[in-house]
Amino acid sequence: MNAEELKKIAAEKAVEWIEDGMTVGLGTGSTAYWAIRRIAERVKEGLSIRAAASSMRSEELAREWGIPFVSLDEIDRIDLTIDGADEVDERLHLIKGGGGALLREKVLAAASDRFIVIVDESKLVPTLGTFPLPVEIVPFAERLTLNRLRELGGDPVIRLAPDGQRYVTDNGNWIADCRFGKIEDPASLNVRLNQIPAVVENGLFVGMTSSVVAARKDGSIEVRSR
Ligand SMILES: O=C(CO)[C@H](O)[C@H](O)COP(=O)(O)O
Repeated sequence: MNAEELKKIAAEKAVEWIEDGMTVGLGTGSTAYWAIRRIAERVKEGLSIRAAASSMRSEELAREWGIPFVSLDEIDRIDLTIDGADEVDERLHLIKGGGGALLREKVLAAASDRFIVIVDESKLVPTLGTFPLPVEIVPFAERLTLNRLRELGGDPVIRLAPDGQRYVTDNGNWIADCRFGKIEDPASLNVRLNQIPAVVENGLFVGMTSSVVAARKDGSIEVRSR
């Protein structure tokens, strides 16, 4: 199976866990896209849910495809969120934010009773850190902030949009993609990064994952749960 088919079958497996009456969190990215699409099909078939989104793009998809939508200001908890990831380690810690939505994704994950991660097997790694870690920073004192990220060993590069301008997140911030090498202690790095005043959030999701649904190249699905 090709990568797109693997994303689709992982997403569709996770969507089976959605039940009537749930408040569902919608992730962001090319794998989450397939989950949103399948949720929309199930809504057309009669599933009764409401959904909150982790990005403007996912909100647009939900509205376009007729998924009943709620803003985060209208709810206290999310039953189940389904989202992709850039890397998943053996303890189910994640790097996220390749699509730039890490802050809202972390807000949803933290508010969710179950946080389900959908990936193809290429995202499974023994140790995080091959994928550059996205760090969302405010557009103020860039030089000082990048210096602080360098002091932590991050080798930061400001992300650019296709037009060559700085990539701007849904929250009006910038992303510094940081190469730390192998991240042996993601919990500690997560805390140290978020202690930098101009860092809004970073893409390390430590201890947040309930289950990972991984699609293998042969089309089989592996579910790992904490
Ligand atoms: O964290 C994310 C967006 O901020 C995505 O979930 C992550 O980048 C994976 O994306 P894709 O499913 O397109 O590979």
